[in-house]
Amino acid sequence: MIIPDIENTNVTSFGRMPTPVELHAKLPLTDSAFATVMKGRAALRNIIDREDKRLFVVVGPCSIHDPAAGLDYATRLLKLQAEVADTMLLVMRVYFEKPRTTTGWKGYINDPDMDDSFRVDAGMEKARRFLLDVCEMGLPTATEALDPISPQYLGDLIAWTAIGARTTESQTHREMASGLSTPVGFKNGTDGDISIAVNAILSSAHPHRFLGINGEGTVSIVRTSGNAYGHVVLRGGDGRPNYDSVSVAIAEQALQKAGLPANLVVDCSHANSYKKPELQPLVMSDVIQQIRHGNRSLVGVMIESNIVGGNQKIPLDLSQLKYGCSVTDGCIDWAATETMLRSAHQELLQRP
Ligand SMILES: O=C[C@H](O)[C@H](O)COP(=O)(O)O
Ligand SMILES: C=C(OP(=O)(O)O)C(=O)O
Repeated sequence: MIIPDIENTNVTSFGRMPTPVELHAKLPLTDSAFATVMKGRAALRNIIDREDKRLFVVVGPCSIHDPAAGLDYATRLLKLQAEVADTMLLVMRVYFEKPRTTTGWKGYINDPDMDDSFRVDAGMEKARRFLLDVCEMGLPTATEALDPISPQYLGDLIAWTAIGARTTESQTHREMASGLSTPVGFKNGTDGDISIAVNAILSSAHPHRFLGINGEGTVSIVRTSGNAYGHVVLRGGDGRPNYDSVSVAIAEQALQKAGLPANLVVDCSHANSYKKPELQPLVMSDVIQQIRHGNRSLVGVMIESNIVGGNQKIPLDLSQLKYGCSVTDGCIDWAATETMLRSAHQELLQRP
């Protein structure tokens, strides 16, 4: 018996999505991309384990919306990596999924054409193509895992994962993180609360059982073994930064109290720079000074950077889009990025 209007009453349709296996067959992992991902993940684990003294730097656009500009950015970053390789591991921010405070463009996977056509299938394919291109160049990638199904499509091309400020407290995201193949940075909450990130590390280090899909797209009971490489990302909150040495010491104490190793990443953007992208170099410089004065808990930083600084609204006529400029949060431009990373490199050469 079919009872009308009792379920899915607010769902307008279901569209078929290719399975992860189908997309992998179309865009298979290549040998060079495999090598980049494995090397990137190993270097990140070594940094977190203090077997590699370098700082990891997750740097790149707030979001990817134009793959040509994204690859242009990756080419520049790769060149800079060669210059600073003694002191820093550069990992490109390749963010396709944007968590919104209320509404807005939710990223390249959700709406690749930026015209509310929401061609999620095309978006996923374009995202995988872009990640493959970046990895084949030899640059490891970092992303925010927002949709719990996406890692089945893209996870083999990612070296570092963030769980965002809006989802660190979510059980679904902690379960997902427990099965991810990369180190995972949990942001503090938008209100500045770091305890949710500490709890997320504890939760995701444990095995979980939850609903998900497998590569064939079959709804599955996913069983995970737990992720041993969770760490905190300090992003400031409630309008206040938390990258200063006192906030860092408070975060170290919270981790110690929870029996966790003191591994911290500072996001130079968001509330740490009052959402003023041009202040990011000041945050970075403070972090570098803390390290030079002997801090051992700061293992990484995050920077929102693009070819052109600032940001732009998505225009109705997409031909009016400014090349290499963010359509989400504001970024520092490429020249400022180079200056910032070169100066950090010089300072870090003199760390104790
Ligand atoms: O970094 C990205 C944004 O800060 C985040 O997605 C929230 O954006 P919104 O507040 O503009 O929605
Ligand atoms: C959304 C982001 O950050 P947060 O979760 O810290 O707001 C981001 O880095 O794109």
